[in-house]
Amino acid sequence: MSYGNTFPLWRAAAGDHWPAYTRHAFVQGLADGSLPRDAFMHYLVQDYIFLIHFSRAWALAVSKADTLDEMRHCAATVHALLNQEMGLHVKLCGEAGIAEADLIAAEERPENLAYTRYVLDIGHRGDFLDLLAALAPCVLGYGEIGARLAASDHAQTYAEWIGTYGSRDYQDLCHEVAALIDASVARRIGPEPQTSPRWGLVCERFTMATRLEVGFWDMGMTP
Ligand SMILES: Cc1ncc(CO)c(N)n1
Repeated sequence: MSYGNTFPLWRAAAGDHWPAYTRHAFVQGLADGSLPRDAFMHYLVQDYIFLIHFSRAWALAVSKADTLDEMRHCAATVHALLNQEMGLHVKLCGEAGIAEADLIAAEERPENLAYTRYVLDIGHRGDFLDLLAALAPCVLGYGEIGARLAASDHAQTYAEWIGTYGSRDYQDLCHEVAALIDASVARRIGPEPQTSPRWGLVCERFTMATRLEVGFWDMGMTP
């Protein structure tokens, strides 16, 4: 299972960092239900804050885009994050007695801050493609995790989380983002991106964001 042509190359360039992210103990705990509830709630609260800043980064991509088509895709992703994905967090936290005002007021953990501000910094310094490379591990990594967990035996404990990222809606979003990345690479680097001097740097953006995802799961396991 994969998304587009560029993502598998970036994923391979990230080496062992990729499975460290997508097969992290936190993910295993979501699948078999062994993840402690307080770790999951702590993660969800932090992830709500993460999504606020991540939406800002996608909004920056709207501003960095070169074509109307790119703008529309990025604007649609901002919409999906703010009005769909964050709904999961509000609902699950609400069921646990955590109000949305408490989510907004929660203190951001440094591992969380490091990740989103890294992505925003890459976006500010670089061009649209640099920013997409830093955004990709988040969207497509959760797509990969959601699809894998939804397709295999999993406990009911975190089924709603698994169902969100394994859903057709989320998988469609992943395929759209992958197509956006492929078109962006073709437009900015050309038909043989791996021979370009830019390629290594773009792979570095992707790898660093992947490492920051591993740090995010680690943070999730230490409420
Ligand atoms: C940390 C993190 N990475 C990726 C996603 C998917 O949007 C998320 N919600 N949180």
